[in-house]
Amino acid sequence: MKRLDIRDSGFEAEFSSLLAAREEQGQEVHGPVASILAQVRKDGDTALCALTEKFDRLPLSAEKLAFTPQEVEAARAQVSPDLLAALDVAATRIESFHRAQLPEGIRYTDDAGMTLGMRWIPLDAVGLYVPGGKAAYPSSVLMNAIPARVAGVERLAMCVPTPDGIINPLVLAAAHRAGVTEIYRVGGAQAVGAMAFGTKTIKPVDRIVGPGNAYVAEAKRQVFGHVGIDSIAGPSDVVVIADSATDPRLIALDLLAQAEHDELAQATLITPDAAFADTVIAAVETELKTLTRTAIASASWARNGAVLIVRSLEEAVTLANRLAPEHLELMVDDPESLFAHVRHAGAVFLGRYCPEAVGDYVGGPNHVLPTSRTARFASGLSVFDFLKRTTFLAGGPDALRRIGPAGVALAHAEGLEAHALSISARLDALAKTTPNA
Ligand SMILES: NC(=O)c1ccc[n+]([C@@H]2O[C@H](COP(=O)([O-])OP(=O)(O)OC[C@H]3O[C@@H](n4cnc5c(N)ncnc54)[C@H](O)[C@@H]3O)[C@@H](O)[C@H]2O)c1
Ligand SMILES: N[C@H](CO)Cc1c[nH]c[nH+]1
Ligand SMILES: [Zn+2]
Repeated sequence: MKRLDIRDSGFEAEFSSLLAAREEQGQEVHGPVASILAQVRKDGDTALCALTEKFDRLPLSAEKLAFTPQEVEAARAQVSPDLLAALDVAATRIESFHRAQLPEGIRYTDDAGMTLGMRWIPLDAVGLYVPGGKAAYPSSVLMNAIPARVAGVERLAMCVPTPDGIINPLVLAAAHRAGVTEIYRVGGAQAVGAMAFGTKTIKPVDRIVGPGNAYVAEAKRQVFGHVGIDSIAGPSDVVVIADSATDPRLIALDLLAQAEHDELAQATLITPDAAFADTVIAAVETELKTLTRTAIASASWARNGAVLIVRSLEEAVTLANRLAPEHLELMVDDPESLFAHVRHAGAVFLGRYCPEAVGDYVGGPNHVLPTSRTARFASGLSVFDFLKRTTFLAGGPDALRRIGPAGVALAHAEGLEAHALSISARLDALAKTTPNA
């Protein structure tokens, strides 16, 4: 863990190395991922089975790649009614937030007489990656699948790793709740490769979405162009801005809620109060002793944890914008006034009673968010990831007479004779048939 004070002379250099470390996550897996993708592309199901045995310790044949409806039903039957009810609370809230996102198309007739517009059309087939190496993520099933369903995507194919052949039944119950019926027990880069290139069993999709570890994030990066992807949602990160009026234990728990995801996860506190910073650091050490996932959380905190002491809350926001975190918590008296200055964050949590973990499960907005500082240019998963835009233009003779000549002039200027003729030949025909009409 790094404890840095902005008043110290070495701060800027240390902070720059923090920024660089965030972007470097996963770069070292570029080669192994390229090789896995090449194997899947060449050997299809055979490669999938071999790689699943290698990385998830699950011997598999092609016939067993997909979960059967009976397996899904049996898993659902194992889940307690209370847990199914909690899943339903989450699913209902996620659905209503994403339904509110559905955009209207555009259609209008302009003063030249042209009707112009834009239609939103759902993608045909989408691949949903649900992580499952170090933890099971039923919540990520809902976050992936519900927006896709709301957008109107017809085919949803879901891949989830089952380390040692074990699947958390709630993952399959969540898939059932979200209406996903095509589910494969494959994870990592090989799952991304299968959904991108297709195999005998897994038909290719048009876009792959969802979070995952460094291998998954890198695989999505490498198949981009062949298929679409949402954003890079790799190892999680959080920045918490807190003042000394906040309970230090709660801040420690918020930091650890991110650290327990992955050794590569990053948790950062920014505060104007040095004594408070030290109390939080002590609270993190205390809480680490009691967590079930101590090994992962300790490694993340030791390797990537950071506590930054600043002169003011405004300065805290400036640093947070430079970090462009996946999650930003504003644990202060007046979060709205700070929020006004936030420019780069995947999702922002305002107020002491709105921790990031609420957003992970039951808030409503998506928890699949841009990591590794990509919040500078990317956004969290939404219905827009499952829709595309088609523009349209409709016009008759009058409109062509009004705007055609400018098009002809520009086509000549570009030296594109057929373009010019395509318009001018129509103008000539109009002049002959309906002179001055
Ligand atoms: N940003 C988000 O929205 C979000 C949401 C949930 C989880 N997450 C992140 O997702 C990640 C989940 O990671 P996970 O590991 O638990 O599950 P995962 O499903 O992402 O990865 C497991 C797979 O990684 C592959 N793998 C592991 N070691 C490998 C190796 N040495 N070589 C090649 N492939 C290997 C295996 O194929 C395995 O099936 C965490 O980093 C967590 O922070 C992010
Ligand atoms: N914090 C993760 C990335 O947004 C999402 C998650 C799922 N379950 C728990 N947390
Ligand atoms: Zn989380």
